[in-house]
Amino acid sequence: MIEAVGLRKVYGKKVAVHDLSFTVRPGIVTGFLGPNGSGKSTTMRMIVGLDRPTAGQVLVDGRPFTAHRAPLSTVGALLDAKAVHTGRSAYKHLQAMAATAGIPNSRVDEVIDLVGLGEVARKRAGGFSLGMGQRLGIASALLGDPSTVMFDEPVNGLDPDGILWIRNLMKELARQGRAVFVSSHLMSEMALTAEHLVVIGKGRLIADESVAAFVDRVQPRGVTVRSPQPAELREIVAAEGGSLAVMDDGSFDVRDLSAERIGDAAARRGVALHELTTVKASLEEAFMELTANAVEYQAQSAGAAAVVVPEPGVPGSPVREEVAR
Ligand SMILES: Nc1ncnc2c1ncn2[C@@H]1O[C@H](COP(=O)(O)OP(=O)(O)OP(=O)(O)O)[C@@H](O)[C@H]1O
Repeated sequence: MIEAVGLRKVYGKKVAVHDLSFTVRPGIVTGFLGPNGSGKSTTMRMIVGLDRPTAGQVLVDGRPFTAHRAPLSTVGALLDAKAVHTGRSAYKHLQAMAATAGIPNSRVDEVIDLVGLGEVARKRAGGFSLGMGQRLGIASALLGDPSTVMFDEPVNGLDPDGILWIRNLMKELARQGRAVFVSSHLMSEMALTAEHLVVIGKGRLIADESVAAFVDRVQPRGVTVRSPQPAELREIVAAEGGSLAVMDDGSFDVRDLSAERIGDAAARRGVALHELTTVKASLEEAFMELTANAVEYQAQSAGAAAVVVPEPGVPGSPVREEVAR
């Protein structure tokens, strides 16, 4: 478990982390999100004592990380996957780490099996692919059987198999009761992996809540409606002041009206509805909206990536039909 209380880090004149408080609980995967330069790596380094907070503190299982007698059993961290001694084999690397920490060699064999490096464990780690290096970094992090694991951008540069493997591993580590804290800028990946989110922008806390609660903070994208009485549905949407687009599959994408309002109006007029679904924002859309003012380094064409413009004639792209209000 990680508890940050009033954490602050100043580099010269730059305040990298401002008064940050959050908790990473055991048994779930907590995603750590923030635009580039928002202070994620700085925060992670402070958690494992690689950076000293300017103010505030961060505790792991109730104590500062550096006060733990068996640090490898407290936090297993993958902060820089490339930071492995390249001349040694994976086995020798893990054996050296284990020897320093008083961990038996049998655990080295266990973690090698766990990360699937059995066949290459005696080869020089310098010749490893990115995915193999990542597995070795994870094996090192798990060597001490830690109660908390922390991974900084673990799926960066991995192929789909590697990404799937890491996703399942995170979930399994959480299921075993560990606190799992993972940073990523890949929102779709986080939506599939994390249950809880800590979101920061310019070093300040934006959210410490479930993925569902975070997504619910932004307006739903619209309501999908299916009806065998399309003409009547158009009239209802017009009368209630909404707008409507016909989708390729024959459903309607209704905007500016809640599902309740559409359903109630349809019921009053005796119009049958076969589907009435509120379309929530994706995690990516919620993130873009809620961190819009907290982007440290914006591209020249700022915002361009956030806006999806429907293209006429493109399959799946709605043709919006504004209904008179
Ligand atoms: N050693 C340092 N000296 C000076 N400034 C630093 C140092 N480390 C980080 N910073 C600054 O602190 C801010 C936060 O950086 P940090 O690397 O923690 O962000 P991040 O969220 O991990 O970013 P990214 O997603 O790009 O890795 C940035 O403005 C960065 O330039």
